[in-house]
Parts: sequence; C-alpha cells; structure tokens
Amino acid sequence: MSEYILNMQQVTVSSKTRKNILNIEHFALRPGELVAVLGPNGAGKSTLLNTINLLQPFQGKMQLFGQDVHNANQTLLRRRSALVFQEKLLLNDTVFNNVARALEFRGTSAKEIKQKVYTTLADFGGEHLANRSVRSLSGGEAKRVCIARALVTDPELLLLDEPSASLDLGIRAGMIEKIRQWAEVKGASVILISHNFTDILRFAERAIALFDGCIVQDDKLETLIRRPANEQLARLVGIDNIIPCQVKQSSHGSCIKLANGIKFSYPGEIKKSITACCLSSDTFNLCDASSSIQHKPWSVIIEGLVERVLNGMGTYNIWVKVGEQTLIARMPQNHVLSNVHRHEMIKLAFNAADAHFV
Ligand SMILES: Nc1ncnc2c1ncn2[C@@H]1O[C@H](COP(=O)(O)OP(=O)(O)OP(=O)(O)O)[C@@H](O)[C@H]1O
Repeated sequence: MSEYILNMQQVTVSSKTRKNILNIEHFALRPGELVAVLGPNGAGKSTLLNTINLLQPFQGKMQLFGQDVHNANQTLLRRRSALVFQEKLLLNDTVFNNVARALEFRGTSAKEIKQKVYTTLADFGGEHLANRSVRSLSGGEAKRVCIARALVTDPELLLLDEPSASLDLGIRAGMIEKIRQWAEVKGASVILISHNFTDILRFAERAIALFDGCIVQDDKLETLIRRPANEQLARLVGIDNIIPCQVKQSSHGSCIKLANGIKFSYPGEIKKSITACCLSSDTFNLCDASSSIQHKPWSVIIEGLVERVLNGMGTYNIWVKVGEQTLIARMPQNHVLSNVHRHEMIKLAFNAADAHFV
C-alpha cells in the first residue's frame, strides 16, 4: 500500500495555445493532510484541482489512492474524491436532488439518501433549502449546497476551489471550521484553494505556493508565510516590508545594508543571490528608555518619523519613514496609545534573526 493518497510526478498540462499551464515536478499528499494552495490569479491552481479530479488531460505520472490513474478505472477513482468548483455549478433542479444525485449514482438506497442529504444539508446550514429550486438561491446559499453536495458522499479526498467566496464573513469562519472538523472525523485529505488568508490560517498546516504552473514552495504554512521562497510570494502572503538590500560577508557573519540606510549583522547563512530583506510588520517592537529590547543580542534599533497611525482590531499599524523608505509596524494597542504620535520621531527595534531574505 502506498503511504500517499495522491502522488504526482513530472505532471504537465498544456493546451493547443499554451505550454505548461501546469508543471508539477512532485506533489504528494498523505491521508488526513490538509493542504492550502496559494498563488496569484492564473497561476494554475484550478487546473491543479481539475487534474487531480481527472477532469483535465495531463502528461506525467499520477497515483490516486495508490493506483496509477492511467491504468485504473477512472470513474471509480473519481468517485473517491469530490471537487467543489469555484463557480457554483448546480443542476437546474431542487437542492435535495442536487445533493442526492451523487448518492444515486453510487446505488445508495432511497432511505439512506434521504437521511444523508438532510444530515449534510443541516451540517452546513441548508436544511431549510432542501425543496427550493437552485435557481432561487442566493450566491452564498448556492455555495453551501455545493459544499453539501461534495461532502454527502464522504470523499477520501476533498478538493475545494475558493469554497468560502460569496459567503459573508460571519458564515465563512464557521463553514471553514466545519469542513476542517469533518475532515478530521473522517480522516479525509483536503486541498484548499483560497485567496483568503484568514481561511487558510484556520484550516491548513501545510501549504504549497504555485506560480506560473510550478510549485515554488511546499512547506509548513507558518514557514511559507514567515520565510517565503521568493519576492513574489513574499508580496502574495502580505509581508509589508520588503526592502532592497546588499549583503557583505565578514568574519562576524553577514553584514546587511538595507536601501533605507539601516545596517545590521545577521546571525545566519544567506544566499549570495538575494536582493531584498523581508521584515514582517509584527516583528517590530517599540523601543523607549525603559525598554529592555535594546540590550538583547541581535537587536537592531532604528529611528523614524511617524507618518500615519491606523487603528486596527486590537492592534495599530504605524507607518514610519526611515531614510527613503516607509516601514509598516504592527503593535498591540496598549503599546501605541501613549507613546506614538503622528509627525514625531520614534525608535523601533527588531531581532536581526527575524529578518528573511529573498
Ligand atoms: N484550455 C486552456 N487553454 C489555454 N489557457 C488555459 C486553458 N485553461 C487554463 N488556461 C490558462 O492557464 C492559466 C491557469 O488557469 P487557472 O484557472 O488554473 O488559474 P488559477 O490559479 O486557478 O486562477 P484564479 O486564481 O484566477 O482562479 C490561466 O492563465 C488560464 O487562462
């Protein structure tokens, strides 16, 4: 038995007009894994899910549930997974019939179909919609029906393409959490595409980043967010401060010079080819006379002019002009209220080890 539920090697998808819409060197998924797929528009995320769901012709090797898809009964393989499409693709029928359809194909008894459809709809807040025509549903209601339709068959592999798009904020968090709990109880694997970072953070432990059809990073979610593989990905994951920089090696380690004049020693190894330094907005601390930060090893102290202070949810975002660059620092409210004022100078500190280079 293969330890993987999915194993792709040298998988490529091309069309008549375009080569390598997808170009996956290797991607494998273990049972029970929850993986998020990040990438800009047009990166190939939906194509990846369609390929895994055997809806998209491809070249290369792919095993699903331990079987080589080229030599297996693809209909049977496809029935073990379910895909929730980005678009709300429902048949022009009632909600009940839409959700029941996949169970009918599998020869489930009418009694069991009724019980399963109502339970699944209820789990996703759609029980009251059962007799409605899908044409009468709002975008959010239709999305919930699509999710119920995918889960009603208890797939071993669930593929979600923007499942929470068109759901309002209040429902979205609950929906993502319910899918996560469902996967945990069933031991199912899930691949989630989302442009919504809050969803991804709530859901996945592992993430892959796709650019131009290629996986540029496959990592723990936290590593991918904190230590993205390249500058494009750093921008995609929302690192606020990406500053051009130069590195000089010395006997004490690496000497970093940022474009805004900040200089510091970095305690780790750095690749020669790097061009920018990433500093997450939450790596900064406010540094005043009473602060112990300045005595910590590897602390880098910088001084700048406060340009703007923006009240967030429990935190403040502070725009600080340092040299020719404006940095964004995010801090807890109580640190900011009495200490930070627009048009005044402040001192910030960060740990050099928290810097990341791309
Ligand atoms: N049959 C096709 N022929 C030519 N180009 C295609 C074909 N199918 C997809 N593409 C292109 O391949 C790229 C990847 O498309 P895909 O829908 O997988 O991207 P995506 O990452 O899901 O984007 P989004 O975030 O906008 O949904 C896009 O540029 C798309 O236009």
